[in-house]
Parts: sequence; C-alpha cells; structure tokens
Amino acid sequence: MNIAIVGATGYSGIELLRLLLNHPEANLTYLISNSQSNKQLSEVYPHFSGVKESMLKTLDIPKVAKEVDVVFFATPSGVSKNFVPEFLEYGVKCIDLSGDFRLKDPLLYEKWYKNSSASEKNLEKAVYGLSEIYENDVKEASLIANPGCYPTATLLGLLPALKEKWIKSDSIIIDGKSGVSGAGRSVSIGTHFAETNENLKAYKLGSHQHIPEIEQILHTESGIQSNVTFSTHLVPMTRGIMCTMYADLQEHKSTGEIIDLYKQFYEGKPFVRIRPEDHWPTTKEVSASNYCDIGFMSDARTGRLTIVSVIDNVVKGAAGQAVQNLNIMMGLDAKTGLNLSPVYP
Ligand SMILES: NC(=O)C1=CN([C@@H]2O[C@H](COP(=O)(O)OP(=O)(O)OC[C@H]3O[C@@H](n4cnc5c(N)ncnc54)[C@H](OP(=O)(O)O)[C@@H]3O)[C@@H](O)[C@H]2O)C=CC1
Ligand SMILES: CC(=O)N[C@@H](CCC(=O)OP(=O)(O)O)C(=O)O
Repeated sequence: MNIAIVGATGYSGIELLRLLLNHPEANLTYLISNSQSNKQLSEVYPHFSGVKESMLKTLDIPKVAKEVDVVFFATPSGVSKNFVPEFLEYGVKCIDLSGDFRLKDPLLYEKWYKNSSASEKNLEKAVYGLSEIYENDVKEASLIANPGCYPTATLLGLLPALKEKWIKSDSIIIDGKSGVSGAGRSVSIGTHFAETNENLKAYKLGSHQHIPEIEQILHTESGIQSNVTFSTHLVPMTRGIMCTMYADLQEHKSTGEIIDLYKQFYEGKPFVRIRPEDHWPTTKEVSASNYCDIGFMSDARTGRLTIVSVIDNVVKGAAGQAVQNLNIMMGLDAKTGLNLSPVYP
C-alpha cells in the first residue's frame, strides 16, 4: 500500500510514521508538511536519522492522489474537511485523525469546534473508526473518522455495560486525565514545562469537544439520548490517558459478573485487555502500545460501578487505532504492524 501522511511533523504524524515503518505492507510514499516542506525529516526530527531519510513535501493533491492508496490526515481540526473530498473523488481512501468527520450533525460540529462543518454528504460517508465496535463498517469504508483519544478510552470502557443495560445512561460521570502530548507539538502557555511540571489542572470543563462525540456513540449504541459529565485534567507526563468512569447500576452486579461480561464482549479483540478483580490498570502498562486496559469495581454500598480505562493517547488514541483501521479496511489482520509490547518503565 502506498501511503501519504498529511501533518507528518506533528506528534500523531510521527507516531504514524514510527508504526508504518514497521508495517510489512506499507510504503511511506509522501510525508507532507505545511511549515517544514522541502526539509529532510531528519532535520526536523533527528531521531529518524538513518531510520527514514525522506523529504517533507507540500500537498499537491492530483500528484499525491495518482501515487497513493491511502492518505492519513494528522492535522488540527478544520484542515482535513478541505482536502478529503478531492481525495475521495480520485478514489483514494482517507483516514482522518482529527474531529472533522466524527460528528454526524454539522450543527454540533459548529457549536463545539467553533468552525464550519464538512458537507453532510461527506459526513454521511464517514465511518466512525472505533475499531472494536465498528469493524464491519470499517471494512467497507472509504473515509474513516478516527475517534478522539478520550472517547476511545471512554467508549471502550462504557459500551459493554451500557449495551447490556446494566448501567443507567443518565448517571455517567467521566473523569479523564491526559499526558501533555495530547495537546500536540505546538507551544502554548498552558502546556509549557513550568505550567505543567509538578502541577495538575482541570481544563475545558463543560466545553470539551469530545463531549458530543461520546454522547453521539452512547446514543447510537444504547438508543437512549443522555448527557454525560466529562471532566478533563492535564497530568505532568508525556503519554497516556486514564478515564475513570462512574455509573449507577440498574441492579447489583458483582465485580466478577462485570468482568465476565466484558471478557465475553471483547473476545477475539486483541487490543482490549480486561483486568482481574482488585487490579486497576496504569498508563505505563499500555505506553507506546495499542492496548486499552480496563479494570472494574462494583460497589454494593453505593450501587455504583467504577470503570478504569487506560490507553496511550498517541497510539490507541490516535495513530495506532488509525493503523488498526487501515488494516481492517484493506483486508489485513488488524494486528499487522501493531505487535508492540508496552514500554515499561
Ligand atoms: N496528540 C494526540 O494525542 C491526539 C491527537 N489527535 C488529533 O490528531 C490531529 C493531530 O494532532 P497532533 O499530532 O497532536 O498535533 P500537532 O500540533 O502535534 O501536529 C499537527 C500537524 O498538522 C500540521 N498542520 C497544522 N496546520 C496545518 C494546516 N493548516 N494545513 C496542513 N497541515 C497543518 C502541522 O504540520 P506542519 O506545520 O509541518 O505543516 C503539524 O505537524 C489533531 O486533529 C488532534 O486533535 C487525536 C487523538 C490524540
Ligand atoms: C491534553 C490535551 O489538550 N488533549 C487534547 C486532545 C485533543 C484531541 O485529541 O483532539 P481531537 O480528538 O478533538 O482531534 C484536548 O483535550 O483537547
């Protein structure tokens, strides 16, 4: 497969590069950059010296479309919606890591992203690439809206109990924590060293763009429209997301029963690992891998279920899930190029 990455110099872009370099079926044909074009990749990222020598190029759609089978967009929201339609017309498949094609309702996108939406026609074409849940749709897709990092951890953690109607959909609280790489490579006051080191802060409370994304899928999968409380926190670490979720149980279920349900639900899904009782996952245990690890505690005292879900934000939360979707879309084993054990410590 010949592949182009647009936004190859960002954190998700270089993670895609790292993963695809080890993919037996992928040829990295074009690495595209807006601000660094005509530079060698190793000038921008010396850690690729001798690993991948390649020139960063500007985006020339007709030229790129002639040579590639798939384009990944690892660009900020508001960019891919301008280029995806033309690639699709050329018959090139697109995998978008940004939020541009995730929300089916254009008005929701405009409200939460404060930007004009992609066309309804292309929103309809887009398949939401939560690989474990929508594998059959991904197989047929020409455009994948790769899920957001927090929604990936959240939805994989909530959906089995919600679909089984074991939890009340209007009682869900999600407490999300992310490492700083989640904010991308560009510099900002909120993410520089002195602001984040030895510090823990809540951000975007009530206004996070992942709220409608999570609610959209919870609604699709449960048939019930409900609102979630979603609070995000920035943690002084580089990689990793932990979402701790709380929901009222319809009736008491033991932690063991919950674990059995999830094991059954994710049977044959190699990237979701269910933890045994009294064992809650840590971000380091999935770092640099495509795993999502989930642990549980059902509290008979309060009638509530606590779910702890962890991923690496740039792998399962972005580039790894994008490669998983590429594999499924192109008829390959979903694990191709993703047999990565976590980096620990
Ligand atoms: N970081 C993460 O953990 C996750 C990120 N995502 C999503 O992935 C996308 C990329 O994020 P991330 O890698 O963190 O971001 P970065 O800021 O690290 O990188 C974004 C890249 O996009 C390119 N770019 C910026 N503006 C434009 C433009 N107008 N036209 C074309 N290219 C542009 C830039 O490259 P250059 O300047 O060289 O052109 C830059 O390298 C975002 O939509 C993000 O929300 C999703 C899940 C997790
Ligand atoms: C730590 C941090 O700032 N994380 C970002 C993740 C953004 C992201 O992944 O954006 P999309 O999925 O919407 O494209 C945030 O919370 O907004």
